[in-house]
Amino acid sequence: MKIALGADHAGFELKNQVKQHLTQQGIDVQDFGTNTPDSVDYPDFAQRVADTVAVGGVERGVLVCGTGIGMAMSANKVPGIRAANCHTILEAELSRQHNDANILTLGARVLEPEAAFAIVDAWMKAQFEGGRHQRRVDKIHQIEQQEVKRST
Ligand SMILES: O=C(CO)[C@H](O)[C@H](O)[C@H](O)COP(=O)(O)O
Repeated sequence: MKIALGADHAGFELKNQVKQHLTQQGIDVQDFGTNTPDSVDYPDFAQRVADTVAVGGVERGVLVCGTGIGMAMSANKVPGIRAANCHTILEAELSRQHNDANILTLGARVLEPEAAFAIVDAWMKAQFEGGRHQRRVDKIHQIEQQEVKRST
C-alpha cells in the first residue's frame, strides 16, 4: 500500500516520525512536506495529499497538524475524501470499519508519538466492513454530488 503524508509546521516532526515508523514496516510513503519548523498553512498540505488520494495516486493519506482538526476540515473539502481526526485506537479502527476513512489526521500537540504510532497501526490494519456502512458512505458521496451540482 502507498501512503501520502503531509504536515504543517506544528506536525512536521510527528509526520517524520510516522514516516519512519511506516517505512520500517516496508510501507511505501510519499512525503508532501512540510519539512521545516517555518510557519506554513495547513490547508496547502491537506489539499496536496487529499488531491493525490482522491485521484488514486495513493490509496490513503496521513496528515498531521497541531490538533488534526484543520487538516481534517481542509481535506474533507476535496470530493471523495473521508478524513478522520483520531485520538484513540478505537476511533482509528471504527473510522476504517464504518466510515471507510481514506485519510487519517493526527494532532501533534495532543498526542505522544507512541500513541500516534498505535493509532496509525490500527488504522492501517482495519478494513471497511461494507454492508449497512456502505449505504451510509454512499450517502456521504451523494451529499458531495449535490454540492457539486449546486456550485455549477
Ligand atoms: O492545530 C491546528 C488547527 O487545526 C493547525 O493545524 C495548526 O497547526 C495551528 O493552528 C498552527 O498554529 P500556530 O500558532 O500558527 O503554530
